[in-house]
Parts: sequence; C-alpha cells; structure tokens
Amino acid sequence: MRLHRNLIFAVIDTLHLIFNEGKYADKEISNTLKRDKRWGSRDRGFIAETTYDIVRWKRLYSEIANVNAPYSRPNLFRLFTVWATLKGIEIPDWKQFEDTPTRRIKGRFDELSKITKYAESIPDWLDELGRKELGKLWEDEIKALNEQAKVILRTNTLKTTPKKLQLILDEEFIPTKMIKGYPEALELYERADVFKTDAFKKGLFEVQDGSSQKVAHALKLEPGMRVVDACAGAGGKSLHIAALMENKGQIIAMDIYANKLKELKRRAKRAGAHNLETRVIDSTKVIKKLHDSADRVLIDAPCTGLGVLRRNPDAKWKLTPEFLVEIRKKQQDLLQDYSKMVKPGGILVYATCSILPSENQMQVQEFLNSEAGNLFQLNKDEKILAHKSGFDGFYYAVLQKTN
Ligand SMILES: C[S@@+](CC[C@H](N)C(=O)[O-])C[C@H]1O[C@@H](n2cnc3c(N)ncnc32)[C@H](O)[C@@H]1O
Repeated sequence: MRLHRNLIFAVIDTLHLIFNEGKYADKEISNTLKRDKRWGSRDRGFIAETTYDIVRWKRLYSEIANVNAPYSRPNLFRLFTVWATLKGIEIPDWKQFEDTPTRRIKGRFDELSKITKYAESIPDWLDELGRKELGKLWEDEIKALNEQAKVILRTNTLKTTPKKLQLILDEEFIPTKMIKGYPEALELYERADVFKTDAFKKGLFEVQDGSSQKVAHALKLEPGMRVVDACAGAGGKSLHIAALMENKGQIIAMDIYANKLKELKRRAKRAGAHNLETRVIDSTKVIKKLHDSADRVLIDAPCTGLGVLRRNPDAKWKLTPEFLVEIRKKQQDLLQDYSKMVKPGGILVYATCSILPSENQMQVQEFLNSEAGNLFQLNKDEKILAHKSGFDGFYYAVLQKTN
C-alpha cells in the first residue's frame, strides 16, 4: 500500500479533533470525508478505517510511541507511524517519519501484548470493571469488541423481502448473505457505502446490527396494537416495529430530544412507515397521559454502549466511572416510570447495548423487587455477548404485566 500525503493529513487532523478536543469519532470522520470531493471509495475507506483503528488502539499505540495527551501534531504522526509499522506498511521518507524505530515498535508491541489493558487498549478502570462484572468471559469479550463490526442490513418488509433485496443489491455489486435466525437480516460480504445505493434511497433497508434486530421481535407484536417506543432516538427500533405491525395500529415514538425525533420522522417517510407519531418528553405529563394504555412498551435505555465498542471505539475514552453510576440510576428511574404505560396483560421490553450485568439483569431484578415491578413477571431475557454471537453485545428482557 502506498501512503498518500493528503489522506494521512486528513487522518491526523481528525485524530486531533477526537483526542484533543473531545469530538465524537463518527461525526468527525464523516465531516472529514466531506472535505475533498475527489476522494474515491478507497481513499475514504483508508481515512475512516485508519482513524478508527488509531482511536481503537489509542492506549497501546501511545504506550509504544511513548506519547501522552494532549497530543501534539508530531505525536499524532508518531501514533500513525506505529499503526503503519504494525500493519507492515512501508513508511514514506518524509521528514515527519524520520528515524522511525521499526524494530523497537515491534519489540514493544510484543511485550505489551501480554497485558490486557494494553493489548486490548482500555483504561485501567474499565479493565477492572469488566473483570468484576463478567469474570472469565471478559478477556474474550473485550477482544471481540475490538474487532471491526460487520455491516448488517435490515430489510424493510413494508417495501420488499430479503430475497428481493439481495437481488437488487447484487445488481449494485453489493453481494450479501442471509443469516439464520435473523429473518430480515442481510450481511455484506465486503464493506461498502450502502447509503449511496438506490435501494437505500428508496427505503428498502436500514443498517442495523443483528442483536438490535432481535428487540422488535421480542415485543411479540401484532398489527393493530398500541406500542410505545419510549426511548426512540432516531428510530432504529421504531422502524422495525412499524414493519412488523404492517403499518397497522399506533406507534408512539418518544424521546427527550426533539432533533432525534425529527430524524426519525425523516427516516419513517423514506421507509413508508405511516403509523408512527412522535412525542417529545418535556414533562412528566406526557408519560402520565399514557398510563395503563399500551399493549407494548419498549425501553431501549440510554447506557454505556459497552456492547457496541466495535462501532464506537472512542466510547472507551469518553466513558467514566461517574457516568456509569449516573446511567444506572437513570435506567432504574426509566423502568419505574415508563413501565406504568403498560396496560394490564401487556408487555414491557427493557433493552440496552451494554454487556454489563449491572445495567442489564441486575436492573431488571431490582425493578421486579420494587413496588412498580411487583405487577410484572419476567418471561425471558437474553444476554448477548459479541464473542459468542458475532454481533454487538446486547441485552433484552421481556416482562409481562399481570391482568
Ligand atoms: C439507546 S438510545 C435509543 C436508540 C433507538 N431506540 C434506536 O433503536 O435507534 C437511548 C435513547 O434514550 C434517550 N433518552 C435519554 N433519556 C431519556 C428519558 N429520560 N426519556 C426518554 N428517552 C431518553 C436518548 O436521547 C437516546 O435517544
């Protein structure tokens, strides 16, 4: 592989914003990619994947390169040099790369690879927490969470079938395969910019990981039901719910952020989902009005996102132990308050994209032991680990309210 100056500069500039200015990797990478219209798909792939790689391996590379935050430009070049050396890429003879100690880099890599917090490039506190919560499973799990995520599509069955979509994508030179046990899913054989396809513009699919596709099914939906998606965000799950309900019935998609719901509306239009309305939760009244009224309530709770590190590797550096304490409290509050919208006999699904029992089954247990939770029984839950499923780490519990 030959390294091109303007692509490396783009990576370095983006890393500066992520590491030194606290910007989000996905946003900054997407901004950088807009910078030069002449970049082809390989150039864009290089910028995105190299930046993500260096974010993912920040601690390991920093240790090897002996650099610390805040990262000066020469230090960002050092991180890049470590990345290129470990990938076996020939380093150009530019002044930024003078005196690259190739042998030392490889030697340090071998030494540090024996220690999990460096090998898997995670903060000390996260390594300790993972061990405490997941025990022996932690090492395999964090390893899997450091791999690059597969690209999984969810067929929009309001408009097409997985088989038809597969043929349409074949024509756009995007070969895919079906996945057993995930009825609407197609997996790409190779990464591709699927958002540019005609099929995407026509609303024939959404990009949605396999684990996340299990949640709407867990709700056991039927056309005609009233369903509340209480933490709907930009609507990944709401759109799946709409498809499973065949556009019949009522979906109330709620969130505390109006801008997310606006994006949801835009996506719903593209998907041809007509039975969706949005409500911003700007006071407790919004929830109270719906008490005892919904056949199904989904709480896709805000969480640490530790199950989706493959997609958001910068979460490793943004998360803090204090945030974990806050988010656990919020999750329990949401269970307490939003479960009241379920009508007698109805179903509540609580889901997170975390792998931590303290955000998952322990929250559900605490809820079931509380006064509000007394009205519910646990029908089933699933703890999905990335190293076992091959998809994101995820959790969902299906709770039924007594009649
Ligand atoms: C895991 S995300 C939801 C993802 C979304 N369901 C999807 O499938 O694309 C959690 C969402 O909860 C929202 N949220 C945070 N606090 C909330 C609250 N008190 N009530 C409702 N939603 C909340 C966040 O804005 C965020 O959109």
